[in-house]
Amino acid sequence: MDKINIGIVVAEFNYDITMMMLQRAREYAEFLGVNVSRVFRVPGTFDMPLAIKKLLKLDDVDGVVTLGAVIKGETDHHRVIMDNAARKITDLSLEFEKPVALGISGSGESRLQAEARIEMAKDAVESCVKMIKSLRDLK
Ligand SMILES: Nc1c(NC[C@H](O)[C@H](O)[C@H](O)CO)[nH]c(=O)[nH]c1=O
Ligand SMILES: CC(=O)[C@@H](O)COP(=O)(O)O
Repeated sequence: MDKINIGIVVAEFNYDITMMMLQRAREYAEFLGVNVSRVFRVPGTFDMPLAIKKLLKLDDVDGVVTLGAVIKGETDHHRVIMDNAARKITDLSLEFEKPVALGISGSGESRLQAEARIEMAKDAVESCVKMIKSLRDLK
């Protein structure tokens, strides 16, 4: 089987947490023997869709893993950020016929809850790679 290449889009917002998510994602990709061909840093989760689209167009990206943490503020703003990102992630995956895994915790979580969910990064890499393999099996 050809080498699997994944791209990672990571939010710099709450970077103390997303940096650890990025590290965990890299570690797990290495464990699986998967190459992380691209890492695209964006300011926040809301800004992810364009970065995802750019990566999905590349031949050395078989799928994309998104990493972020959408923590509750004083208003419901976090819902707008997460709902939009989740919807566009699904739309882009369907448009480009490549998996895009949701490794964004929240929304509406506390900082403590976000820290407890760093492992979502590993789960997202796992899902992305499983989908890439299943899609290759279909061909
Ligand atoms: N509050 C969080 C954000 N907010 C920033 C937005 O995602 C975006 O960068 C801004 O609106 C400019 O377009 N992002 C997160 O990833 N997590 C948050 O908790
Ligand atoms: C979710 C956010 O972007 C956040 O920083 C906004 O917080 P608030 O709901 O207090 O305006």
